[in-house]
Amino acid sequence: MATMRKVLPRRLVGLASLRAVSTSSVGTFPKRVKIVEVGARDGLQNEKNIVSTSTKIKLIDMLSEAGLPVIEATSFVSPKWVPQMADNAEVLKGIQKFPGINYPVLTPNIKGFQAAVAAGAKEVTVFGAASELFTKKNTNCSIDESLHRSDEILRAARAAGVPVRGYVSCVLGCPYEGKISPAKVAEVTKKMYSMGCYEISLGDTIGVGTPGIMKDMLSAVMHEVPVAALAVHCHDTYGQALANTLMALQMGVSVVDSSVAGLGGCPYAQGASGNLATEDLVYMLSGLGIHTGVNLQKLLEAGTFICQALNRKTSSKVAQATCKL
Ligand SMILES: CC(C)(COP(=O)([O-])OP(=O)([O-])OC[C@H]1O[C@@H](n2cnc3c(N)ncnc32)[C@H](O)[C@@H]1OP(=O)([O-])[O-])[C@@H](O)C(=O)NCCC(=O)NCCSC(=O)C[C@@](C)(O)CC(=O)[O-]
Repeated sequence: MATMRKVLPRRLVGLASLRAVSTSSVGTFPKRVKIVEVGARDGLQNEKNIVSTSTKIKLIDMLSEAGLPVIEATSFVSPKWVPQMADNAEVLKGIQKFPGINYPVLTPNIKGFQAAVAAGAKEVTVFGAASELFTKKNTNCSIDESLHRSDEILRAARAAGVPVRGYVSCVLGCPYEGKISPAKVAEVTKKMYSMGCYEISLGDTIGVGTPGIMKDMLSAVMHEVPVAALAVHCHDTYGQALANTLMALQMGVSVVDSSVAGLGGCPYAQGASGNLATEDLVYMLSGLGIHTGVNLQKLLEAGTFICQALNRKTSSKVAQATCKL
């Protein structure tokens, strides 16, 4: 019943979450977690209506104010494929660059890499998948060809002194192929790591995974790639993102992607919905006593801003709970 619902005032959010649980009772976790905020890219690439450049810039500036250490700013992909990211250079040039914060951008090929660097990118991200059909739908090529494109970017990036992050999509399931074997995920991740990606984010692109599947997949990948070089990127389509992330943390992963207000989805992954909401991730980590450096209050304000701009409801449970005052 609505009247019985316990609502936490926003100013109490931090304290309440710190009281929530003692870490000693739930296992071993990293002391510190790096959050990679992907809302401005993963979130806004999927919006039906084109979001204005000034709104994107304001969102990223608010996320910087909230203390997110990494904010994926945009993507330098083909505007014919993803028109929502066509203003990539304007966004990257327009945002305030806070000292100590990285603003990586997605690059699918050498053309995108060159455009990104020309616009001032100091870090880029390459992306591939553990599914042939998804790779074809998303980037119009095979897995091998996609790795070849990434390798070309990595060589150019090395020469230019630009660090490269990687994504492997469909690690817990594919909208076109269904089940994906952990061995295939491990194979593609190992190749990206060997090519020089300093960190590889494992994406449950359509949010179908459950913690047991996450555990099996990570076990296979961790045989090939050090856990310190792995991140997880969970979509919340089936409400499993926080549970899957918790499993990854228990296995030693200390880098987690998430999206303010739970924005997100991939235009080339049918059924993909939003990412794990950053607000919910920060709340959980805070409750576990894990340091993130993120100011939850300011993060909530960024979430409110973008939801008002998009005229949509937040998918963050924490934002929903604290907004009901
Ligand atoms: C890879 C391509 C370009 C191949 O697309 P294509 O059509 O095969 O490429 P092409 O080389 O034939 O080029 C076609 C046109 O695009 C132009 N072009 C070519 N490259 C670029 C570029 N970089 N920037 C700007 N323009 C570009 C190129 O110049 C040409 O222009 P035209 O001659 O027709 O005027 C295309 O498939 C593409 O852009 N795909 C990106 C799709 C995408 O962004 N998907 C979402 C990101 S992945 C994701 O969300 C998952 C993730 C990362 O979040 C993790 C998870 O959840 O799992």
